[in-house]
Amino acid sequence: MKHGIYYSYWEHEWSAKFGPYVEKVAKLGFDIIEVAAHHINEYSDADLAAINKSAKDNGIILTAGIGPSKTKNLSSPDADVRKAGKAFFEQTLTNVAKLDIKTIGGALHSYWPVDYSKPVDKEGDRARGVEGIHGIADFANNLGINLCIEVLNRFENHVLNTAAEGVAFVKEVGKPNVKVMLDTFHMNIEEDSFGEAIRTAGPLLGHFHTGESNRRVPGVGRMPWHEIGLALREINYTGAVVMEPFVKTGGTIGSDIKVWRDLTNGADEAKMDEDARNALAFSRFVLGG
Ligand SMILES: O=C(CO)[C@H](O)[C@H](O)[C@H](O)CO
Ligand SMILES: [Mn+2]
Repeated sequence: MKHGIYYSYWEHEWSAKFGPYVEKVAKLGFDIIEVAAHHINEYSDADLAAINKSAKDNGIILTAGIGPSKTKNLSSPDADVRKAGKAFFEQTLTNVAKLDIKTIGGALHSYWPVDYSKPVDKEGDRARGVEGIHGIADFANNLGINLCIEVLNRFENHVLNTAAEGVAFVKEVGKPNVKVMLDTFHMNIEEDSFGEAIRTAGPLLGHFHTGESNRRVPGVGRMPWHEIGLALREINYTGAVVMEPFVKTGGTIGSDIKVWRDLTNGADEAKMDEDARNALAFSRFVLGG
C-alpha cells in the first residue's frame, strides 16, 4: 500500500500549478502526490517533462484526480457534450500519461459537482455513463492508465452513491482497467458499514481517498479507521491510499467542496505541513503500508 496526498489541500483553485508540490510532499514522507487533471491540457510538454523528472528525482509517484465540468460530461443527454467529453478525456489522458500516471480517479462517468436546480435522470445518465467510460477505456488502457470511478455522496452526484452501485457500474462496463474508487468522506454519508462497502468493492477497488467526516486530515476525527484498515487488509488492497483533506475556504475549491469555515484552526503553512505529516504517520500505522 502506498500513501499520498491531494495537493489541493494547500490551494484554493483546481488550476493551481502542482509542480512545486512534488518536492514538498516527498519531504513530508509521502509516496504519492495526487494532482488535479482539470487543467493539465494547459501544461506544455516541457512543463510535464520537468515535473516528471522532479517526481523521479524525489522518488514520488503521481496519481490524478478530476471532477469533469458539465461541458465535458460523458453522460450528458446532449450528443455534442458527450463528444466534447470524449475529446477532452483523450487529450487529458494523453497528457496524464506524460507524467507516468497510472491512475486517474473521480466522477469520470458524469460531471461534478452536479447541478440539482433541474431534475436529474439517474437511469439515463447511468446508461450513457457506462457507454462513455466503455468508449474511453481502451484508449486509457493503451496508455497504461486505470480509470477509477469514484462513488460520491448524494449532494455531489446522483449516479453512484454506494460501493454496490459502483461495482455494478464497473462490471457493466466490463473493462479490466476500469475500477471502483471509494472515499471515506462519501462512505460516511451513504454506507451502512465501512467494512462491508470495502469488501463489496473487493478486487475491483482501484483507488481509495481518505479524510474525516468534515474533510480534515485522517486521525483527528471520528472515522472508524481500524474497521477501514482491517477491511483493506482483508481484501488484500495494495493500491494507493490518498488523503484528500479540504480545510480552507475560498476559491473554486472552497465553493465546490463547500468549505464555509476555516477548518485549519488558523494554521499557517508550516502547521498544515505538520498536520499532513502526522496524518501520514497515523495512516501508515492504522491502514498499513
Ligand atoms: O471526493 C471528491 C469530491 O468530493 C473528489 O475526489 C475530488 O475532490 C474531485 O474529483 C475533484 O478532483
Ligand atoms: Mn474523493
